[in-house]
Amino acid sequence: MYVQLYDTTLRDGSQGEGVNFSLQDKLMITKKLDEMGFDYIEGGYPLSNEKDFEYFQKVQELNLKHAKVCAFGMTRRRGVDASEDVGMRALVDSKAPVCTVVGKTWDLHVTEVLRVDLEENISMIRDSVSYLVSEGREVIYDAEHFFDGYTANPEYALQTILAAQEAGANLIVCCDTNGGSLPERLVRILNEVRNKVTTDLGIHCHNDSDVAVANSLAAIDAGIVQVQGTINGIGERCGNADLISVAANLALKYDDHEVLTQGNGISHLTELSRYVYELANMNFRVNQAFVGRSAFAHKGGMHVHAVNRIAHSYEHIDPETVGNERRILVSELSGRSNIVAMTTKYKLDHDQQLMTQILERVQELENEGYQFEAAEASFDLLVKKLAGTYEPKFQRIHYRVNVETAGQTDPLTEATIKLTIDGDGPVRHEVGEGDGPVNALDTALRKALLPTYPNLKGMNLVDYKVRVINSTQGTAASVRVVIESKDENDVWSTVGVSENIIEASWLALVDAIEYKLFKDDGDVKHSV
Ligand SMILES: CC(=O)SCCNC(=O)CCNC(=O)[C@H](O)C(C)(C)COP(=O)(O)OP(=O)(O)OC[C@H]1O[C@@H](n2cnc3c(N)ncnc32)[C@H](O)[C@@H]1OP(=O)(O)O
Ligand SMILES: CC(=O)C(=O)O
Repeated sequence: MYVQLYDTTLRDGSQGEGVNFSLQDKLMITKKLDEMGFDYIEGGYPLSNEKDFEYFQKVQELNLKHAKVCAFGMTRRRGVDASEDVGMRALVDSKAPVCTVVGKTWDLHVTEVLRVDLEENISMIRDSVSYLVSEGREVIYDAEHFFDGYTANPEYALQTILAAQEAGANLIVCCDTNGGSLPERLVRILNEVRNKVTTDLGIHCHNDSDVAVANSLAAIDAGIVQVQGTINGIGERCGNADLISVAANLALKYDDHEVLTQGNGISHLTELSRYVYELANMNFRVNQAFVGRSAFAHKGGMHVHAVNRIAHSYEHIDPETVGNERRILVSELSGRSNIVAMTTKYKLDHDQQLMTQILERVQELENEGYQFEAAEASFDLLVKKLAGTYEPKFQRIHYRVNVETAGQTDPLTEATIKLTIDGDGPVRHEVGEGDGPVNALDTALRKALLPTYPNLKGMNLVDYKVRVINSTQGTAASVRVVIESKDENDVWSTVGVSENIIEASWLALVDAIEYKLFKDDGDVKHSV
């Protein structure tokens, strides 16, 4: 059976705290979802604001291949003719081929929130749906608070959706608006309802009980034809059902269900997830099922040992089927298998003694506060050092960092560096200024190294993180600095640990620069 996916990232997703898509973001996401084969895209609420109204004008120029664009709104206001209601007019004026109308199911909401009588609410539903049908639109009726309403007053809840059915709704969507339902209740109610309505049913779950995806899958087993949700599960409060997980589960775990067959869907889910995070200006959730960076990251030594032999021994699917990748991490929890996996590219695995030596050194350093799983470039340099193939690219004689405050101006930071490139060679002595100590050190170091290593011009620091790793010791505690660097081809991370934040930064900085130079010489192989 084909299951329709209805994406409401641009409407319900926008109701998530901190989410605000620009008009351009909305159009770009629409295009992406269409390419992936999503069936319905709820673009926004045209009555709500100018941006959403304009979206529906602009989206007509996109020439979508498959997806139908839906405009969202509520039933007509109390006591107003549907044809004169501003919300109804906004839906019609949006020119969207599909209108999705939300109406009240729960008698509590009708009498205490809307403050209309039960009959008027039924009329509001019937009038709104039939008006939009008469305007030639496909109408999806979202029955808000369906499961809570049905539990409180099943007869009335049923009357509301029968009104939508009689008025010509194409689909009735049962919404778990407060996200409080568990699968057992949801399926029981859907089974009861399915015997009493002839219109196709859909499901719209919120994640307040952390089971929105499980509820959506259970609803499919109970015969619904459409799942509504958002990319990455963003949305009001705890969010909506994550369509990434819904789609991946349906495509990969069921023999008799299909999704996203009209596009390049499943194998691009990881890319889609990250695209939406980027446009929403949100951090990726590393442990997100299927598409997170850690979704197939193996850390425990016993796991890595098994994965090296049979990948699926610790993986529920092949990561590539959703566009993700397997990663092996090194840490104090590693066994020799992790080290073997991480050094395969250097073909050192025949040297069991070296493997053990690397493992012991990683464990020692992690005990001091290093963390190699986020600094694979420093790990590669460590391997080189222990394998005896490391020749330093320069030797530090000393550095000095000065921070000066004068009057009301911002502090001035200056770093001086003294080094030699090859031991006996001439001493280079350079000064650099910067916004802070690390920036000043980086500037001075580059000045000293650039005449010999001009390729450092193409390298930049892109991120700098500091963490206190033994906070019980106050200012004497160690700090861990992780630096992310990039050039035109790669991004890599390095780590330094010291009781002195400048020295920790220096160690991470030196690793970053040496890694770049070894990489360009082909002496380390980039795989981060
Ligand atoms: C479950 C959901 O996610 S539904 C979607 C929720 N999304 C949003 O609210 C985001 C967009 N909303 C908005 O931009 C605004 O709330 C608007 C434009 C829709 C309405 O704004 P306002 O007219 O200022 O009303 P306000 O938001 O304060 O209150 C909602 C009004 O709609 C009424 N209303 C709520 N649901 C319905 C409904 N299903 N049918 C008819 N009227 C409804 C309420 O009774 C209230 O009207 P009242 O003050 O006359 O009692
Ligand atoms: C329609 C909707 O967003 C809800 O009921 O949650």
